[in-house]
Amino acid sequence: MSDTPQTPLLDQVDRPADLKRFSDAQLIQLAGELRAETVSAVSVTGGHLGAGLGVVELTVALHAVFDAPRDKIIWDVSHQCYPHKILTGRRNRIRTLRMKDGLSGFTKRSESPYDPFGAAHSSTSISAALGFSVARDLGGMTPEGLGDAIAVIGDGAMSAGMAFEAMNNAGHLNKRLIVILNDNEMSIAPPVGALSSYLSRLYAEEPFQDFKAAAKGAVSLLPEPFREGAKRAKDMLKGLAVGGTLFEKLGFSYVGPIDGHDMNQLLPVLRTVKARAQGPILIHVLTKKGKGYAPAEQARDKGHATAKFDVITGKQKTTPSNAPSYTSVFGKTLTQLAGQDDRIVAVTAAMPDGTGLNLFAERFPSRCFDVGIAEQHGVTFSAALAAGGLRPFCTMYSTFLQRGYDQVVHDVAIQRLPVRFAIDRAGLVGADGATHAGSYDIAYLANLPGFVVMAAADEAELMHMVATAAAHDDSPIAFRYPRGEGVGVELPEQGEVLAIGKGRMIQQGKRVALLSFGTRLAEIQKAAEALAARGITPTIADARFAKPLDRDLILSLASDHEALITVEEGAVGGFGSHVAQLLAEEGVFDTGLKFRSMVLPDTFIDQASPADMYAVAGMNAAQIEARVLAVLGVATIGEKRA
Ligand SMILES: Cc1ncc(C[n+]2csc(CCOP(=O)(O)OP(=O)(O)O)c2C)c(N)n1
Ligand SMILES: CC(=O)[C@@H](O)[C@H](O)COP(=O)(O)O
Ligand SMILES: [Mg+2]
Repeated sequence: MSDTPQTPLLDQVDRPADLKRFSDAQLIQLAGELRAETVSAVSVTGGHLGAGLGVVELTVALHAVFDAPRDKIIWDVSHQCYPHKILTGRRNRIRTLRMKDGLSGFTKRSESPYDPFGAAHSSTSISAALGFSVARDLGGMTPEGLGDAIAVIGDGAMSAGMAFEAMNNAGHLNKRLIVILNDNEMSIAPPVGALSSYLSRLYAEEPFQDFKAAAKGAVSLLPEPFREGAKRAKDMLKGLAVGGTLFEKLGFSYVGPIDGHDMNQLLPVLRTVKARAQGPILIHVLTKKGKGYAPAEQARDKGHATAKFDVITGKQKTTPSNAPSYTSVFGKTLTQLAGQDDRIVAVTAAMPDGTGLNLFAERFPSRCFDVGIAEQHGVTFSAALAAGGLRPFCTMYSTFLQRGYDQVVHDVAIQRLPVRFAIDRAGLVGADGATHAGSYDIAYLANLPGFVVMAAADEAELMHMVATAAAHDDSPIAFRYPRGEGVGVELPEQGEVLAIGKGRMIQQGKRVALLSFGTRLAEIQKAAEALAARGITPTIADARFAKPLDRDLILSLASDHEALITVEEGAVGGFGSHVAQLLAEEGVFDTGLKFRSMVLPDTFIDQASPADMYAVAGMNAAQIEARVLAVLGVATIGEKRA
């Protein structure tokens, strides 16, 4: 052996084509280096670690065998894409992941030609890959060419209806399409559901790959190392009736399961599939989430998401919080109420920890339902729970509830069923960026007849809203609250039931009224302090409800002030629009009221800290102050009139 230190192979990779020069042994070495680089990068940025570590070998193998960007590698959810980013020309920016002006934590078309399809919500990859396959076969083209389409989808993501809709269609169209099922027996939490049990059974019966391929007479599809075993299996299978996997029933050829950390299995299988696949084929790959980094492997969530951390110890660098998170306040309040009312049940779509329902589930396991990544089903299921006399809390992130919108309209609202929607991650969420922003729920719920829509201004208000929702049996009701910690207000023993459609006055002032809906209230109060220094004392009110509106409050604010400004953490079409509609209907604009509505801008805001994202949106304290000054015509140097 030479003593000269060798240049790491990773330093020789600018783009995936560079991998073609490496031997299989070198690819194995490269995978080791890629894993270390991924850990190092995430240690300084924080982010999704475990999923990426689990697909290091798969990422290397895919890029070594296929020809991206001509071939389209589509990562489902794409929280596992960091190793892919490192190999596709973005290593020099990998330590900017999820930061302002940095790399997105997900695949993004505008970021790289190696990201043919953006994602972040789950279970879209097979549909996308099928679309590329059909486009290819119908003569479509992309600037990079158009070859194979490969979807890499996790066992969690595979549980969603959309994945099955896509497989159903793919089996029918029978186009050449490659789906890699990355089965690590984990979602964010341990996966639940019949599909998960089915997948476990699939590989409990080793050597399954031999039996299935043999049963289908597909021995020749298998790479050399498997053929002998397959032949033996075929002999053994003589006379046995083999039903085929679910995937085969849907029209896919099935290969697997194979060890997704063994390049000596991955490379030959992928090469064979590339050379020979004709219709849709599913390769079942077994991996370990967090693979190769002990702190991730040992973590309860297998390192799904992490703060910055020390690489040696794995210890995360979190800042101590001054207040409880909204999520935990919700979880505790609901658990407390459920102790007093056994009709309360809770539904989560694969996010028990993220929504705080883990607390509820510990105490009331039989009343908490993790439906898997299945928001549509979760909503309709909740509707029927309500119809059956229970008090369901359908608990979802604002952004993921979007997927269940037709169910919200058709199954809940039209039937006026009292589903309680607990909507977490309302507003701008930070590092996950535009895909995860909870921007639209106010608009998409408040326009539904009969819906009650609330937003908590602080964590005590959230407690009141949970109690209000629990007590409300007349119609659907929703309350929203943001990601992260509360403002640190004192918490009551119990939430109190609020009067539906009634806001509250925070501060009586003059000339201008600021009407808040949600947690911008704290920024409004900061703005008011700055305004006080200029001799302006605004009136401040917390609307609490976007629907029904507090008409009396709003009309009196309008008649008693020169200007009225609404502020909300949501896109246009929400609270401010409803207030404007009321003012218009009541002829208030004819009286000369200056009305302004501060909403999220008509643009998708990239990842940054929530404060930076709200600065881009123009909704931080200084910007609220500037808006007040402008509407009152108080000249300040360098500021535009509102
Ligand atoms: C529609 C939707 N619902 C929920 C989520 C939140 N989410 C992100 S990753 C994930 C688990 C995915 O599990 P799996 O596909 O098995 O990937 P793994 O992390 O195990 O690699 C969930 C629930 C999401 N991104 N999209
Ligand atoms: C990839 C994904 O969708 C989730 O992991 C999400 O990033 C979780 O967000 P929170 O950190 O806000 O729970
Ligand atoms: Mg998984």
